[in-house]
Amino acid sequence: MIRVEHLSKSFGSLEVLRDVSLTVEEGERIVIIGGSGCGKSVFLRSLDLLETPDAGHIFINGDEITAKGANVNRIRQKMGMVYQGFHLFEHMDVLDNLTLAPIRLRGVSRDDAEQKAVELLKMVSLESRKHTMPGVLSGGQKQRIAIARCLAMEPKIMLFDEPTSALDPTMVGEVLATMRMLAKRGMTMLIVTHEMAFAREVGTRILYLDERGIYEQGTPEEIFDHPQRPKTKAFIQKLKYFSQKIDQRDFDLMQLQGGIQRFAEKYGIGDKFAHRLQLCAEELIYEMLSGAVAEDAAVKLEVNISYSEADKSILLELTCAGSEYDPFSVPEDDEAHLGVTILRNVAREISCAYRDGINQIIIKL
Ligand SMILES: Nc1ncnc2c1ncn2[C@@H]1O[C@H](COP(=O)(O)OP(=O)(O)OP(=O)(O)O)[C@@H](O)[C@H]1O
Repeated sequence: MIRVEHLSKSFGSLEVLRDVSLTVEEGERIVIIGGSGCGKSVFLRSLDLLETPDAGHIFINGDEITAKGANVNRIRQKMGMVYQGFHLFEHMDVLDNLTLAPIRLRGVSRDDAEQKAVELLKMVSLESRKHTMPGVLSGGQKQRIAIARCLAMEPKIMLFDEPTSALDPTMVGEVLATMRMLAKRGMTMLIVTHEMAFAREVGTRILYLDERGIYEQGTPEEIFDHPQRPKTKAFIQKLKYFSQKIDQRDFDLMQLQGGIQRFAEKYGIGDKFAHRLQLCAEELIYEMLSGAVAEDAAVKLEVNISYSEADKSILLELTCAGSEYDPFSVPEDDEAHLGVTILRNVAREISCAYRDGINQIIIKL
């Protein structure tokens, strides 16, 4: 379906991709992951020449889109591209958004285009919105429309460039569900995403980009559970790791909770666990601030969370500079320490240590 040969791309002195080659077979679902700025979007956008490669050849379903004199528009029609920012035509209703390209570019009759559009809207459960203007739709609905609009052109390949990253977390699920449905239907897909749980579930092959190219690739199990190369290992390890320093009593609790929520979402830790984790972190921080840190002392606290794939356990570690304090030394059900009672109830294991002026509490959930 796709063959990329020796693709290179720089922006001025910034070399983003060097000599990248890739072959994608029909029905494969390639998920592209990697750190920020490693070139995931540039690679994806190069496939339909939204970025012009400096060197290399790209073949889409047998046609070379990079060939001199190639009919780029015709080759592009084999691919649907879904962007972070939807890119709907805001001045047209949903139905017109879906029918415009098939009528104009493929010469489909209006009746046929509308019939097909309605089928697709049914598929993304938005048939009732066909005469709605995009402006009044939610982000999740806009993205489902954007996907349906691509499908109206009957592409052979769908490219997704971080389709959920502009969405409110409550809307990510509906878009991922739509993509899952496409995957089930056998669509060839290339997906750039930071949603690792989704990548693992839907991808048939994961590409990890680093050092200006495909640094490592393999099945989801190979990449997420047994990465071979050092940078892949470090990237995967970091995904399973959350860390935040706290240096004042009135720290931003919302920010911490948001960070934990994101961590949980990215790694597919269920909501129940995520809420427990937030609760434990909050209770433990306040307990340590009141028990170990003197009123006028500097606050030096760190929250570390790691996720173990092996036994699906989560370790919450809190280090806190100050005097020795073991929050679990208080009697059970002490009303002044309700937070401790909560922690005891939800923890699988608890351990406390004090060394060199630092308390270390570890809670296994
Ligand atoms: N049009 C452009 N002009 C100059 N530099 C660009 C341009 N587009 C991308 N870059 C740079 O190329 C590099 C790769 O960008 P790209 O958008 O592919 O990253 P990414 O891996 O998708 O990152 P993220 O996960 O943060 O979206 C970045 O350093 C980016 O700043």
